[in-house]
Amino acid sequence: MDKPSRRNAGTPLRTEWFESIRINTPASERRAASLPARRSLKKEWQAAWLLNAVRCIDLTTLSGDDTADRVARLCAKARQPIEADLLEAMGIDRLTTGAVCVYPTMVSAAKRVLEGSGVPVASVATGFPAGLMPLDLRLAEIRYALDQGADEIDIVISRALVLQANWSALYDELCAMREACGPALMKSILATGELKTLENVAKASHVAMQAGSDFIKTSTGKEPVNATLPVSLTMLRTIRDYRDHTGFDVGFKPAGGLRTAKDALNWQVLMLEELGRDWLRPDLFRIGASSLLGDIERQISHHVTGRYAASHRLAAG
Ligand SMILES: O=C[C@H](O)COP(=O)(O)O
Repeated sequence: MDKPSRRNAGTPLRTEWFESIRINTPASERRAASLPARRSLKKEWQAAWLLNAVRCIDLTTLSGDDTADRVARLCAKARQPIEADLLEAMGIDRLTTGAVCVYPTMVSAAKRVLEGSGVPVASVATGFPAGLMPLDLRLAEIRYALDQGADEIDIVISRALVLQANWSALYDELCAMREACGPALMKSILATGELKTLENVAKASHVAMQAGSDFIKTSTGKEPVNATLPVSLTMLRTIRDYRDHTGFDVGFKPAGGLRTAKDALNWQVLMLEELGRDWLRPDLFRIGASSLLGDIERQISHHVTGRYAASHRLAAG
């Protein structure tokens, strides 16, 4: 059983923790590029790693043409993401995704289908995806999503405040959002594809954590560049720094463009190597994805059928 982590209480704004950060971008890119070749996940354990990815997915639909029916189908998939016979073949009783993630007006439809499942409903809010709305309206949207029953809120930051290095305004905005979220988890989307440099990514990550974010999340899925491994590496190292300063564990959510089982494995290897095994669980790691599950399911099925065929050959031989 995973031990739940202590919720991040935040800190006063401490710009001295990040002002002098310098990031060697070519070195980050080289480190990220070397990941797929690593041997940290043995082949025979890959199905187990893929199952772990499933329990960490925030199964998402964030489309202009979302309907209550589409959300209901997504939630049915969140309750049972992998076919029962495949689970049984691997000796697993029950598996759900980490959460579902929808627009605020879809929260009540999701809650209805997920009742009794233990799967939380995350709602985007604060003027997702661009965040270009007055703060009071953005806070009102958080309250609306909570009234609808959201358990978690994925907020977007004001990118302009990062680009202007206005850290105190960013901190104040995020503190107000965290207060509006109350007991609901707050995941702060940095929209890293719009922050220009890895230094900005690191600084925005620090401010988001100091303001009490429970998770920092890469992207909305709507930027031209979404989750990448070098950006994720930068964010994971700031999570480590923040933990060294405060003792709080903050979660990480890569999102946008993760579509293959290989992506799910690469991101888990990165988590394992940078933060350790403790972070590979849904209260500290989520993968935001609308179309990753299909490939994972195919790969798991391939592993299970392959194993069955191999044991059958052995028995026959
Ligand atoms: O937060 C989740 C993202 O919006 C999902 O992006 P995706 O549709 O590229 O998987």
